Amino acid sequence: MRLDLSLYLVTDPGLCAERGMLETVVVAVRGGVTVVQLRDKHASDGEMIDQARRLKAALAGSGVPLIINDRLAVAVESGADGLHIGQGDGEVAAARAALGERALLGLSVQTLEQMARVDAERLDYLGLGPVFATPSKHDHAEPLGFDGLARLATASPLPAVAIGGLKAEHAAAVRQAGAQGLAVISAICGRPDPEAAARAIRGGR
Ligand SMILES: Cc1ncc(COP(=O)(O)OP(=O)(O)O)c(N)n1
Ligand SMILES: Cc1nc(C(=O)O)sc1CCOP(=O)(O)O
Ligand SMILES: [Mg+2]
Repeated sequence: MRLDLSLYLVTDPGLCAERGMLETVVVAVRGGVTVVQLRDKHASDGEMIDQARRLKAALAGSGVPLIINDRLAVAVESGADGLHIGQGDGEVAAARAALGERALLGLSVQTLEQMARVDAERLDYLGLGPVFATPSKHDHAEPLGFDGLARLATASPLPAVAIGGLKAEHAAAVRQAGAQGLAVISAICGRPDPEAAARAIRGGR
C-alpha cells in the first residue's frame, strides 16, 4: 500500500475513549489522516488482533494503511498493513522476514548514532522524536526541538515523520525541518471534533 506520511494518527485507548477508537479513526481519516497506527500498551495480543481487524475493515477502500505498534505477531495475524518498532522492540531483519516484502515497516530514531545504524533496505520510514516533551508517552527520550529534528531528517536515508507534542501550528516547521509529516496522538484523539482537528493539521483542506 502507498505510504503518505502527511498526517499519521497514533491511537491511544484512554484519549480516544470518549468517542471510541473506531469512530475517532473514521472521522479523523475524513479530516485528512493518511496513516493510522494502533498503539495499546495494555491490551492482550488477542484483544489487539480484534481491534486491528475492526480497524482494517473500517479503513477498507480509504487507501489509509493500518500499522501495528510494537507487536510483530499482531501485525502478522491481523492482516494489518505494517508494523512500527522502537529501538528496543526487536530486530528490523527479523520483523521484515516475518512480515514479508509488501508490508510497511517503520522504526523510531532519536539520535544520530541510531540513524547511522538504520537498515534502509529493510525499512520504509522512520519516526523521529520526540520533538517536544509530551504526557502521551511517559518514557520518551530527550526532546529534539526543531533543530534536532532537522539534523535527524537531513541524515535520514528514508522518508520520516516527526512525533512528540506536535499540534497544527507546528506543521509548517516540521516540513521545513525536512520531515514528510506529523505523527500525533493528543492533537486528534480526545479532541471534541477529531475530523476538524485533522483538517486543521492538514492546513484547512
Ligand atoms: C510514528 C511513530 N514514531 C515513533 C514512535 C515511538 O515508538 P517507540 O519508541 O517504540 O515507543 P512506543 O510507541 O512503543 O511507546 C511511534 N510509536 N510511532
Ligand atoms: C508514541 C510516541 N512516541 C514518541 C517518540 O518520541 O518516539 S512521542 C509519542 C507520543 C505522541 O503523542 P502526542 O502527539 O500526544 O504528543
Ligand atoms: Mg515501541
